[in-house]
Amino acid sequence: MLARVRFAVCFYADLRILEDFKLSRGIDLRGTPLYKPGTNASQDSARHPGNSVDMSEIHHECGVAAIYHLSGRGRSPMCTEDGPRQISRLLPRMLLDIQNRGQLAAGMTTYDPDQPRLLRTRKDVGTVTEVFRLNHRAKAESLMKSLAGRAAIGHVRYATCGQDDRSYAQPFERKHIHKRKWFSFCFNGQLSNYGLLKERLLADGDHHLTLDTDTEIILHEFARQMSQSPTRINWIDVLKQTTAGFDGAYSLAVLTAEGEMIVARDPLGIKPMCYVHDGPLFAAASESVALLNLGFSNEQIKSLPPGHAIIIDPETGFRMERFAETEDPKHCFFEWIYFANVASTLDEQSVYLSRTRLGEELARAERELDRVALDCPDTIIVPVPDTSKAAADSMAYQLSIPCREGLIRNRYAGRTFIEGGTARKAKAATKYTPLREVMEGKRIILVEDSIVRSTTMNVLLDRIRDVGGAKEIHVRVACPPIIAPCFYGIDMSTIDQLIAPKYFPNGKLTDEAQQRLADDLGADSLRYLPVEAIARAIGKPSDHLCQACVTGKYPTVCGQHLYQIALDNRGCKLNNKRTYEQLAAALSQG
Ligand SMILES: O=P(O)(O)OC[C@H]1O[C@H](OP(=O)(O)OP(=O)(O)O)[C@H](O)[C@@H]1O
Ligand SMILES: NC(=O)CC[C@H](N)C(=O)O
Ligand code: SF4
Repeated sequence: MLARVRFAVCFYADLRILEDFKLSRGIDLRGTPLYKPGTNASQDSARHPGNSVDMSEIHHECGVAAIYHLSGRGRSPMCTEDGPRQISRLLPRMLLDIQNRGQLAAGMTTYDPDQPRLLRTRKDVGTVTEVFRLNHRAKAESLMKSLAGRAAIGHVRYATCGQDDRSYAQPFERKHIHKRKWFSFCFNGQLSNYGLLKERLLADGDHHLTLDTDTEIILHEFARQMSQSPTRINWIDVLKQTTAGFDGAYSLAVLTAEGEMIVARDPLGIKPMCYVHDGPLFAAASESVALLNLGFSNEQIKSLPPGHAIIIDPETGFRMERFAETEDPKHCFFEWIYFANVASTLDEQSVYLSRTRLGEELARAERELDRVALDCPDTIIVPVPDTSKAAADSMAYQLSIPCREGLIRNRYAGRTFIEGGTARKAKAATKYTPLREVMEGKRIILVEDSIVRSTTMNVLLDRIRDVGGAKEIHVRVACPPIIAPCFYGIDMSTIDQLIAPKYFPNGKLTDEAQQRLADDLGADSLRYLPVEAIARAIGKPSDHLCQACVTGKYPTVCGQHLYQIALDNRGCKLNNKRTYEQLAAALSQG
């Protein structure tokens, strides 16, 4: 009860801030953009920390894929034997390559001008294999036949907004008797000002929302712009008008019943989007690995510039246009640290090489620290598989210490980060088997790519000692402490679910605080990388990266504002609602 009151007080204080903000800019909270591209708005708890807090789960982001084979321009060698009219057959395979970005739901929409249903959508909860019945040849074949088309868009989802059921699976299709107004779309990201957009949409009394998600808002915003167009839709105009009101991250793909495909990326390029255009074939995906595995070379694959859209028109072919003002990009640094497939290259930077450079940073810091006996045969490096492997290997190489597989990962357990609720804890607990043959009597340097809630560390350290027989464990994290929430498509939008803010309130890395965390987790020592190491390892200027979750400095106005709300609501139990959902709920009540 106390928490609820505190929340309400905090909340209305925040609404006043929002109101002040609105007045200071002379804009209408219910009607107008809060977003200005490129704006940096800043101008058992002791032993197992994190276990005692009722935390909502952390999920990671979705993946988008698209493919189009234009007619009358020859035949791409990438076609299957079924030919260009069934190029849609390649889409499930592309989605499989980016399954790492979401395993809650999958779906695709295809376009065939010769079918009465010009657009056809299949989507459901489940993995790509489950939704498209890939392990049942006859069922998969019949599905692929029924979905045949020369263009297709697809999605793998993990929720950052709304619920987990089928109705939230993407793509979202909007049927209409006017061909030009019939379309389907999917996106990766999160609109931070979702609550404000929802209020604005409902304010005219004409609209009704059936779901609690930013995806439905985008669908309606597109539809609203289209309703004003008596002739063929100009999608660049639609994007200009709609995204002017968006604050957040969005990489999206649209397919229309007139056979147009639109692929767009937010003005800050927070979310990745890669594409390839080769003769009659166009393909795009959140990550390059999906295009690489179609058979394209790294040289052919490009990143879509922020604020730009590619339009594929059945008559005129391929064109790229800018739809929003762009300043310096703010790519999510966490893609290179954890999310992206290690085989991908995003915005010209290889994920694998970035992770190896993180390992070099760890090695340099280890030498300076001089805490662990590096030249002793008992010292070995062990990665927490899989993501930290590249960093652990290169750290070991730099220090001339063996890197050993002390933890065997169950290959049938997915990434636990995208498991929800109690399932995640249970899955993390059974995912790793410590190998006594490797670790007994050893001093272990345990390399982890990131510590977010500490679920993994909490289940691992005791087992490495008890089952593995390690004599010392020194945790080394190839990332700075995650001290602030994400409002751009990573499902960690409250502060209480994070472990680091309790130890490093302003992100300041003191020896004392790192040792306190090590003691609480049950490690002999623990070290993070400093924030400056990130830009060096990724090979981008620091101000071209979003690093808000390690600095508290958000690249958008609404992001910064939500951070303040999250700070004010620290310690309040908020029914596991995400911060932007709290704001949406409060706005709709008031
Ligand atoms: O502190 P936490 O909340 O536990 O989050 C961080 C952990 O989650 C991820 O593992 P995951 O099992 O998702 O992925 P991986 O097997 O691909 O490395 C990541 O690699 C860390 O191990
Ligand atoms: N992670 C994502 O990109 C999710 C997209 C959208 N916000 C959803 O929850 O479905
Ligand atoms: S806040 Fe963190 S996780 Fe979210 S987009 Fe920025 S860098 Fe990525």
